[in-house]
Amino acid sequence: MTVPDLITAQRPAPLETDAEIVLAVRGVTVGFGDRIVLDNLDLDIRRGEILGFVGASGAGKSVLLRTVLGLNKKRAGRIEIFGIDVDKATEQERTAIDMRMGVLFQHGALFSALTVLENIQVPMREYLDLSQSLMNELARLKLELVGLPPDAGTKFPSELSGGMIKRAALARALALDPDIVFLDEPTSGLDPIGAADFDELVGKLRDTMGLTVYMVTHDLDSLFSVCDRVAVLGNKKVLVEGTIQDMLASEEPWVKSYFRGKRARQLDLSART
Ligand SMILES: Nc1ncnc2c1ncn2[C@@H]1O[C@H](COP(=O)(O)OP(=O)(O)OP(=O)(O)O)[C@@H](O)[C@H]1O
Repeated sequence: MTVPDLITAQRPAPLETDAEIVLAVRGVTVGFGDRIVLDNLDLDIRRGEILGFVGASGAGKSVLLRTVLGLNKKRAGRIEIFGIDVDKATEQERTAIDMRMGVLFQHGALFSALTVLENIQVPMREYLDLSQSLMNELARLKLELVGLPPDAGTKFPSELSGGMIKRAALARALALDPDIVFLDEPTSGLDPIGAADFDELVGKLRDTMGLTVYMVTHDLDSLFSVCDRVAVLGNKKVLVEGTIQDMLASEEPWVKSYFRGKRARQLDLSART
């Protein structure tokens, strides 16, 4: 049995993984105290696509991400992941769903007291029953997958550059061979070349592994270079969604100033589409 097969064998229950819509958010409302942050929001993510999720600072992008991951409570609505309503999922289904989702939190969020290899093994320890030598082998494969040299594995996060931290965090998000990864501002803090390399890596992973990617980002370059579709959060809902061409054609004021404003013109983005 190959190492990836071992992971599959240890998943608790078969899921309806051929669902075309990997994530369906329907009528979701989230608030804190008397403040509503998301109101009756709908969003779909299709299998194998890279969705860029944008919106003004404080619009609620992280709140939606945390709600999808089950870290924030919603007041209304339904969230289906791999065709399963998470509120109705059995414990076994919930575990299977969690195993098929990888997350890269903003700033990487690696454990500082653990080496890179140990960080990548955290989800394996939590969900799988593998020998240490198998986990080492698996973690080394993940390092290679994200383009990190083997010696990065024995380093601590404080010894890595910003770009290497993002890659290590991505390797951890990929530890269990997920179907979907959630990336929260993955290129923030990277220089343009590091950011472009990271985008290229994400595109390659989608192409080779059929990964579905939900990417919260402020990075116009990422949106133009690697995202298949963009969803814009505003007024507590998804205001507009579509391709980059749809964004460039939109007359919605925030979308227009974001995609056709001064910053976009400086990047001369429209010339690249
Ligand atoms: N646990 C919480 N309790 C109270 N308010 C919260 C909580 N989490 C988020 N908020 C509020 O919800 C709003 C949306 O925050 P969120 O972090 O989702 O914005 P964002 O779109 O991700 O912004 P940014 O692009 O700056 O990261 C903010 O006003 C924030 O203060």
